[in-house]
Amino acid sequence: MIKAGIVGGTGYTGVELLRILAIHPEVEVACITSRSEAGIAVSDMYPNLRGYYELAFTEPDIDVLASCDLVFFATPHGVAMRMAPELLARGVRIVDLSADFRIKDLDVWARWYGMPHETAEWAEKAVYGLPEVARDAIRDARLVANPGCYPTAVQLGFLPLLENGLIRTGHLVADAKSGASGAGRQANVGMLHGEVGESFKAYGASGHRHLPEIRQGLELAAGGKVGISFVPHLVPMIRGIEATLYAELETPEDFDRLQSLYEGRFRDEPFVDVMPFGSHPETRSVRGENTCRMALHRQENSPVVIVTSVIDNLVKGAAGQAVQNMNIMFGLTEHAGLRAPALLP
Ligand SMILES: NC(=O)C1=CN([C@@H]2O[C@H](COP(=O)(O)OP(=O)(O)OC[C@H]3O[C@@H](n4cnc5c(N)ncnc54)[C@H](OP(=O)(O)O)[C@@H]3O)[C@@H](O)[C@H]2O)C=CC1
Ligand SMILES: CC(=O)N[C@@H](CCC(=O)OP(=O)(O)O)C(=O)O
Repeated sequence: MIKAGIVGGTGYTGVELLRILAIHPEVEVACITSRSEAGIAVSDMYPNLRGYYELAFTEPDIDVLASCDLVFFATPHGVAMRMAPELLARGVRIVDLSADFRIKDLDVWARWYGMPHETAEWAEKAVYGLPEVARDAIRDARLVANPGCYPTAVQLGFLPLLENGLIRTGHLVADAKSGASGAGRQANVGMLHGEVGESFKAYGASGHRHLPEIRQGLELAAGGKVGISFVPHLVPMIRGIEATLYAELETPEDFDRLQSLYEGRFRDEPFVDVMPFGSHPETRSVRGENTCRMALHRQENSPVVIVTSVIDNLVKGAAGQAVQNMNIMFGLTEHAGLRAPALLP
């Protein structure tokens, strides 16, 4: 059994890791931290986990964490950057769900995250953990930077177009919407039911911290500069992200082969589902599931290809993808612990 530790076990992504790992056949959660809930049993705080765990939350302790084979950081930005180097030096492998190691240009990172980066060495060595792009590098990685939720939905949707040089890359558009769990579990007036319910708004339209992460991934796929406008929206639901993506084809005749191109690109991917042309994937079709489900569209004779892409922000957008990365790192079946259909309705 792989011994796993979780730093930040009381947040939404931490408890989602616990839910997934509860049925993982090859992982034992040996330690789970929370400073505010230290001493409280996991099953007292989360009754859905009664009967699965006898653990209690503990204060983060490097020596205890160092006895694990792998540690997940499900903490706010800035925590993994400070704690990871010692664990890595002691041979522990890490999957970081925060953004600490996602961006290679540390000046860009510092600008968007409002603090200087403290470990350039590990930021350089970290592997950006989008399995559909970097599976081989993830296998051998000591430190995996788990992608952000919006960046997962947006990058997967654009990948085949960019990898094949089929679109004009000057001005892509990603119009994305998220449920409120994307903002985490900490108290925040803007996330109260009375503020989010029965309302809908864009936010971060002049710039969101996921923009540089998305651009980095798209440029890697394109092998050159990519311009993109990314606007996130908050919708009155709990889980789920829908991203509607727009790009202009260089050669509109290429429309005829797009569907088979997408199906071929993702045929061997266990967690990407390309629906028939013109379908409308819904967030509820992936609720609780580690899947990115997408479909292609065209309006009349337009040269613009539209891709609609949905994920569960807490699963393929966070904890599920983190477990997928762990499975790859330890040579396990990639879908171990992750095969369960979504909850409907
Ligand atoms: N919510 C989402 O959809 C997604 C979130 N993420 C990222 O995953 C990370 C966790 O997100 P989420 O679960 O929503 O966050 P929450 O705010 O809900 O939870 C944060 C957790 O970290 C712990 N924590 C906070 N500060 C520290 C610290 N200094 N040292 C150790 N532990 C700390 C908290 O417990 P305590 O304070 O008791 O120690 C809590 O358990 C974030 O970086 C987030 O951006 C990534 C993708 C999607
Ligand atoms: C609805 C909402 O507030 N979403 C969050 C993004 C989700 C997230 O946690 O971002 P990371 O993946 O980078 O950690 C936001 O816009 O800040």
